[in-house]
Amino acid sequence: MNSIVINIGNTNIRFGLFDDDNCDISWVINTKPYKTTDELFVQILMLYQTYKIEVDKIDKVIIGSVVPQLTKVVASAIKKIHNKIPVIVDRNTPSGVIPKSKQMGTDIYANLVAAHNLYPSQKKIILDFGTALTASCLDENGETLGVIIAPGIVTSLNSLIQGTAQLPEIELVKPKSVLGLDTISCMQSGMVYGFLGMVEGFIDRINDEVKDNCFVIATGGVSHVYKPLTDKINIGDRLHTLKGLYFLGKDL
Ligand SMILES: Nc1ncnc2c1ncn2[C@@H]1O[C@H](COP(=O)(O)OP(=O)(O)O)[C@@H](O)[C@H]1O
Ligand SMILES: CC(C)(COP(=O)(O)O)[C@@H](O)C(=O)NCCC(=O)O
Ligand SMILES: [K+]
Repeated sequence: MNSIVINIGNTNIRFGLFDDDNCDISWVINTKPYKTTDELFVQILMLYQTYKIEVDKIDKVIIGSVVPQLTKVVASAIKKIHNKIPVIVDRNTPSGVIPKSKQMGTDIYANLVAAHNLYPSQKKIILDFGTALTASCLDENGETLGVIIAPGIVTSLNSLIQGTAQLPEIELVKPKSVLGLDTISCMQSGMVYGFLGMVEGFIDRINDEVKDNCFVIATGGVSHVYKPLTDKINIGDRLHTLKGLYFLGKDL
């Protein structure tokens, strides 16, 4: 079975082509500025051409969103292209994971679902380095233990740049040393080691609270910058959230 899975985030809309449980191809478009159904229709079709997606070979389209304003617009564009109604999944979609908390973004729920399916029989933490930086934790039975929501790394950096007269845009890379002697290195240290400390602190505090040593998965935007800098993250997978949405929608 071939499925297209779509994750509508606050910064990016990620698409994945799944051949049964495997995601072979994935691509991303910007969330902003918000587009109309017609604009998305054209943009999605062009990307299908680029990635040689044949519309009549797609059996199902699954959508998860944390941007309610866009959910219907994307669904309408998909309906126009595929002549099929897409499956929209959210925290009310049944799975082996009990969402437990009364509010939960679809991407956080999908992160829990993917972890439950892919890494069974241990407690897990999923870190999502997106517009927001989130950490979520579940146990070996699929019970949600809790979630942390913090400002995303690029979100914080942009706010720092906008709020200051003399701080420039920087590339988010590890500086040569923790102590910098020029503005760019100083900022890189703050962004890289500051958030690395936050992430490592989350992991340690969660492990203390749940009295276990959780398996840690990192996904989302800038996870590739932080994964190599710590041995507290066991695995990096930029497709993790899409996989969760796929598990939620594949049998609907
Ligand atoms: N390949 C990349 N390299 C560097 N930064 C990236 C990359 N992809 C995304 N980002 C940054 O990560 C953030 C978005 O991450 P993403 O997980 O797509 O967010 P969301 O799910 O909130 O839309 C943005 O700040 C963006 O600038
Ligand atoms: C926390 C989030 C903003 C993260 O969104 P993202 O960074 O992936 O765009 C999103 O999951 C959301 O809007 N959640 C609703 C509130 C909650 O999860 O409790
Ligand atoms: K995300």
